[in-house]
Amino acid sequence: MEKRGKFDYILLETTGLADPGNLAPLFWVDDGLGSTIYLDGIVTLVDAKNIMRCLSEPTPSETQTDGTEHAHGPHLSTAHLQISHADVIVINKADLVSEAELDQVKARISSINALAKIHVTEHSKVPALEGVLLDLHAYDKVDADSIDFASKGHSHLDPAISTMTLTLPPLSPAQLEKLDTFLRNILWTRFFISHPEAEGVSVESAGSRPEIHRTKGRLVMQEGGVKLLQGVREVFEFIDAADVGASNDSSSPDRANGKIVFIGRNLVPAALQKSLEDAVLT
Ligand SMILES: Nc1nc2c(ncn2[C@@H]2O[C@H](COP(=O)(O)OP(=O)(O)OP(=O)(O)O)[C@@H](O)[C@H]2O)c(=O)[nH]1
Repeated sequence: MEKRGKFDYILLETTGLADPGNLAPLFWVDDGLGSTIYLDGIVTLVDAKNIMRCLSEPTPSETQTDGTEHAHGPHLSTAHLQISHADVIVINKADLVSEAELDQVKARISSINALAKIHVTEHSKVPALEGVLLDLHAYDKVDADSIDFASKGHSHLDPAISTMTLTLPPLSPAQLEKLDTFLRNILWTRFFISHPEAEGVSVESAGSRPEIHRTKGRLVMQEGGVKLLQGVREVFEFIDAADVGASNDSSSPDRANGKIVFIGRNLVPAALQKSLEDAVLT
């Protein structure tokens, strides 16, 4: 890329087969590295007419070489991967489906990714570029409203991927360290979480480990202040809310405790919550 001056934006259009989870960590670089390129956000364009069918097509890796599908776990399609990593989802071709079908599409997409902002369009006409498709700052800000929205409890319409929220009381610095270790364990080594009493389901007995695609959180500190948590696949960081000009306001009851939102596969909320509390609060 030999060009004098700077680019305003680089728009990378991946093919229909791309998994953004492989690309995002490469571009989401540390400020300390002084890179002039940063990842602004991932936009996924969904075709309202075809998305339900796409969500039922397994990715090539889900299908074994003999053509049979993996024995356990619901199918994960490329569409699931593209929706689960998205910061913005544009549902296009809305004119080609009925209102009821559109509602079903929206509900299914929100059940996979409750953090993403959804725009419904015809001929992909969005109201503006700034703030809708560009200048999203999806990786350097954590919007408390979107965390609150994601934690409101959405239906689990999609068997393959879901959004779930964990809560934590205000943390001491030592507990934040423990949370860091917990996240490294779950995101890097994907340890089994096995609490058979939790919801009567053991993740281990299901033969599957949690696979987390996206992590966002807002953590309230005992000594005051708020830490924000950002993650994509195994890469994550804590950011001081004050450093990014985000609200530190924890006065509303909804924001008095910390919240961590995970989007991923094989997530058993009660088991994860217990495991988090055992790791951080004891
Ligand atoms: N009715 C209707 N047609 C649309 C809309 N958006 C795009 N089209 C038409 O759909 C046809 C295919 O366009 P797209 O689906 O955008 O094709 P594409 O994204 O370039 O194709 P792929 O990259 O292969 O997915 C074209 O004739 C478009 O004019 C829409 O909102 N409503």
